[in-house]
Amino acid sequence: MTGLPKTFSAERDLRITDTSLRDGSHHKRHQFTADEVRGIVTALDGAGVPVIEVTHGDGLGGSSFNYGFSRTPEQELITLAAETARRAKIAVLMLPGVGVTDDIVISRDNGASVCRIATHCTEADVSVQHFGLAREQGMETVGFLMMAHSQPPEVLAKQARIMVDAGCQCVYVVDSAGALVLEQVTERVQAIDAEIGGDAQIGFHGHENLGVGVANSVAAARAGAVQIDGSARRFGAGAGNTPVEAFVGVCDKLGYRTGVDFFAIADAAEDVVRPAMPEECLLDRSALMMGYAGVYSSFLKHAANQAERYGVSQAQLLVRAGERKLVGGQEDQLIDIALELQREQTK
Ligand SMILES: C[C@H](O)CC(=O)C(=O)O
Ligand SMILES: [Mn+2]
Repeated sequence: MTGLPKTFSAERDLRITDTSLRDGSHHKRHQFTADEVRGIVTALDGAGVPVIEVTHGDGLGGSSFNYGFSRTPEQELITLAAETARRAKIAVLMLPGVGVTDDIVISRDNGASVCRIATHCTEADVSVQHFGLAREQGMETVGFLMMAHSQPPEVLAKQARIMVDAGCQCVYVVDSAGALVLEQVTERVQAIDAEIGGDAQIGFHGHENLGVGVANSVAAARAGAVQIDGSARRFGAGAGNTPVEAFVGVCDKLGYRTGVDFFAIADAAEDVVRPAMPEECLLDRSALMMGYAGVYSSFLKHAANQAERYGVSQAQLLVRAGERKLVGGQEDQLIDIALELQREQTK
């Protein structure tokens, strides 16, 4: 760590990205309408949120039998978001292999200017060509090291170096399972900082499965992260993401400048985002199991489907998914676990 605190820019200490229109897509089973996207972008942009992510929950190209079909094609929503936002940048997420490189170019043509490439946190090498292409397209780049709880800080740091060498301008510690707790975030951000230093920024993406999304985000900021994700009203997978409105309030009190107006974002969360949610994101038993056992938050709805279909406990299913150390893309193994639980029940 250097002695001076890091800041995102001269104007703001931290830059917030709202992910309700991408991570919230999991909770909404990818059923966003054009009107909802227009309304949410207008409200978030009006509150001063500088970056708004819009994509299928599983990233570009995610609309599929495996992950769930989008109600509205994501490129239509990206175009609409870019046309609607007056100040905010529109970000897209892509997981190499779920989306393809053409999806990046199309998103850029439709008005997205931030390209976030996500890989499991040991697989950064699959992102190399995507960072190169996004930079060639003139996009700002962010790298997502997903399921960051599952690897020690030094492993994450090496993976961050791969992304940065490929053209990534900010590497995120992504707590996909909401399993990290305070110092575990600090250690990971510090290790990445020690590896990449001034070569790129560091970010943090939290989930609320253990109820510490805001605290973890503060820990990340104190350790040197300057980009922080959250979702208005926690609208995200699992128990949802770090609530942006609470995080902005906490930042105001701690003296971190985010450029987001607390009262306007509180109104946006309550009056615009909440009505678009099918229900609140709950910190219930299943979400708790995900945080405790380290399960990818977007498995929640898939686990609910399989638990209902095979008549087994969703919470037990999720605990076993944690024991098997499943990663994103292995959603179909939830069926295998459900069958295993069903066999055990009928013995
Ligand atoms: C595709 C995932 O939903 C990305 C993400 O938000 C996470 O890992 O958390
Ligand atoms: Mn997430």
